Amino acid sequence: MKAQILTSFLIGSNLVNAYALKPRVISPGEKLDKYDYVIIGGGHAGGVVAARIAENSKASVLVIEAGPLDQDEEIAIVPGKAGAIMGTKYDWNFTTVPMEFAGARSIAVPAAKVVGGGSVMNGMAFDRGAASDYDAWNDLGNKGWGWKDLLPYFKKHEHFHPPPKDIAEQYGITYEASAHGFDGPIHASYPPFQDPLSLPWIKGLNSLGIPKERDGHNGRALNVFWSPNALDPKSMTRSYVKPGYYLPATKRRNFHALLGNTVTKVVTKKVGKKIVVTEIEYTTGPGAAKQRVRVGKEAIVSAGAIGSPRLLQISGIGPSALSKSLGVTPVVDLPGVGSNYQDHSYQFVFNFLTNSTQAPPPTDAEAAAEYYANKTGPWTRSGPTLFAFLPFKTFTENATSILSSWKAQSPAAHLAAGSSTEVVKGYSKQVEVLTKRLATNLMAMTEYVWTGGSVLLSAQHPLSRGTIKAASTDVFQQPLIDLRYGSNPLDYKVLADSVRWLRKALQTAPELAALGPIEFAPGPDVQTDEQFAANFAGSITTMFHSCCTNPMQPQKIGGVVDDKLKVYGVDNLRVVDASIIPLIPGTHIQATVYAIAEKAADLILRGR
Ligand SMILES: Cc1cc2nc3c(=O)[nH]c(=O)nc-3n(C[C@H](O)[C@H](O)[C@H](O)COP(=O)(O)OP(=O)(O)OC[C@H]3O[C@@H](n4cnc5c(N)ncnc54)[C@H](O)[C@@H]3O)c2cc1C
Repeated sequence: MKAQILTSFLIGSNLVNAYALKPRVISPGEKLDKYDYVIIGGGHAGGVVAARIAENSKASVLVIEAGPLDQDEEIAIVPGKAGAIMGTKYDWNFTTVPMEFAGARSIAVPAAKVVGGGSVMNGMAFDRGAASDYDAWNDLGNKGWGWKDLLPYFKKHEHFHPPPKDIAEQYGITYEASAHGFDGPIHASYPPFQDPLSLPWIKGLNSLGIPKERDGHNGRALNVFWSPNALDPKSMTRSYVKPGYYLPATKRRNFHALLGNTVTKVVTKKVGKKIVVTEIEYTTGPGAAKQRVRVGKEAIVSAGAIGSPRLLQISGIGPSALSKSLGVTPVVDLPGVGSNYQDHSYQFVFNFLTNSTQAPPPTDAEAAAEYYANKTGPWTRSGPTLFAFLPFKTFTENATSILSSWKAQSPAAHLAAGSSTEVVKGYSKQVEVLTKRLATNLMAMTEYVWTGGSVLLSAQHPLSRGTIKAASTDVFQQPLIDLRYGSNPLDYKVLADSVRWLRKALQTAPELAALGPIEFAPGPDVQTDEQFAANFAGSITTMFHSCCTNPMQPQKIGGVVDDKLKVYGVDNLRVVDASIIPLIPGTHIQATVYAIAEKAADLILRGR
C-alpha cells in the first residue's frame, strides 16, 4: 500500500530536527529522526491518545498506523451501512484457529485497519457498563479505575444530545443530564427512527418485573434502558475518532501521522538495570525495507486486542517460552501477554411474530432514498438503542448454584494448556471478584438485544479465556487467535438458562405473547443442557468485543500493565487500548475504550 504521511509539524523545543513546517502531506524521508511520543496504531484508543498528547504543543507526537484514512465512504459513515465495512480493505480480516469447544469452527474476527480503528467499523452502539463492572477492575488491584474514577473520562469524550421531543414522548426515552458530557468530540444522539416493536418489548419486560432504568449511562446499565448511538445529529453520520480527534490533531504542528505503515518491532535496550524502548521499527509492507524512528520519551502501543499482544510478543516482551519458540531473544518474561482473551459471544434465538401488525420494513433502496433526501428513516439508525442487560438472578433460579460451581472449579482446569502459574492466579482472582459481584443485582450477566421478534443473547461475563499467540515474527502473517468459546462449560450453561428465560418471557408477558412468537431456531427440540451446548458449539460467534489480552492487574497475577498502563519491566512503554481491560464489562465497549484512552492521555500529560 502506498505510504502516506499526513503531517503537521512542530517547533517543539525538544526536537532534534529543526523543521519549521506547516501542516501538509510529506514523504517518508521527511519524518523526524526522533519524537517524544510514538504511538503504535492510530485506531480508536491510539487516535484519541495521540490527539490529546499533541494538545501539549511542546510534545512531538508520531502515530504509525497500518491502515489508511477512510474516504467518507457510505460503509464508513452512513449508519444504515454500519457493518458493511467488515471484510473490506479496512479490515485485517483475521480468523480464529479451529475452536475446540465451538465445533472446531474457525470464525472471522473483524479488526479495523484504518485511522480511527474500531470507531469506524463498529455498530455505533454507544453505552457504558454498570458501576460494578469498573469497580471490579479496582477489586483486582487497579487503583483509580473504579466507576467514580472513570466517570469524568466517560463525560470528557462525549457530546450528548437529548432525544428529540417527539421520539422521547413516543418511546419513553429518558436520560439524566448529570451522567453525560456536553462538549466532548464524540456526538451521542438518538436516531429519529426507532423500531415500533420496541414498545411491546419494554412493556413485556416491565410486566415480568424488570424495570426501565432512567439512563443506563449513570452507572445502572441494568434491566432495560435507552441509549444513544455515536451519531452526529446534524449530518446524521457516524461520530468517530477521525472527525472528533484525528483531523483536528493534524492541524497541530507537533503532530505527525505515518499511515500505511506497519510496526514490526518495539526495539529495546538495557540501560543500567532498566529496559528502555529506544526505537520503533516499521515498514510499508511485506518485503519492503524496514525503517526506524527514535523514541524520546515514551512509546505507546495501541494496536488493539489482537495487534498489541502480538507486537509485544515478537518484540520479546511476553512469555519467554513463546519468544524463544519464535527465535526472539526474550526481553521481559511477561506470561500474561496474549492471555486472558475475553469477548462477548452471542447466540440468536429466531422467532416469527405471527400476530405482528407492523408494516413490512422499507426496502434498502427506499431507506437509502429517504436517508439521502431527508436524513430520516431506518438508515439513520445503525443498531440497537434499546438495551436489556439482565442481572444473573433476574433470569435464572440457578444463579447461586452456578456461582458456587464456578468457585469450586479448579482454576487451571479450563484455561489453555500451559497457562503459567501467574495467569492461573489472575484467573482465580477474577473468578473471586466476579462471583461476589454477580451475586448482586448490580452487574449484568446476559444482554438481550431485541430485534423486533428475534433476540440476540450475549454472555457478558464469560469464564472462558482465549489466547493470542504470534505465529511468527512476521507481522504480515496472522497470529494464532483462539477465542476458546465454551472452554469453560459453565458459559454454555448460563447461556442455556438465558434462552430458557427468554422462551418463557415471550409466552408469559402479555404484550409479547400477543405478538404470537414462534421460535424456529434453535427450535423447540433443543431443551436439555447437552442439547443447548451442542447447538451453541455449532453456532456461537463474536459480538466483536475482543479485549483483555494485556490485562491491567498486578504482575504476580499475570498482569501486563500497571494502573498507569505501564508495561511491567520496561521503563518507557505503555499499552493503551482494549487489550488492557482486565475483565470485560457488561456493555458494548467503545465508550469504555474512549474513557481508557482519555484517562491514559491525562496520566501521560500529568507525567504519571
Ligand atoms: C465489527 C465491530 C463492531 C463493533 N460494534 C460495536 C458497537 O456497536 N458498540 C461498541 O461499543 N463497540 C463496538 N465494537 C467494539 C469497539 O469498536 C472496539 O472494541 C474498539 O474500537 C477497539 O479499540 P482499540 O483501540 O482497542 O483497537 P482498534 O480500534 O482496532 O485500533 C488498533 C489500530 O492499530 C492498528 N495496528 C494494529 N497493528 C499495528 C501495527 N503493527 N502497526 C501499526 N498499526 C497497527 C490497526 O490498524 C488499528 O487501526 C465493535 C467492534 C467491531 C470490530
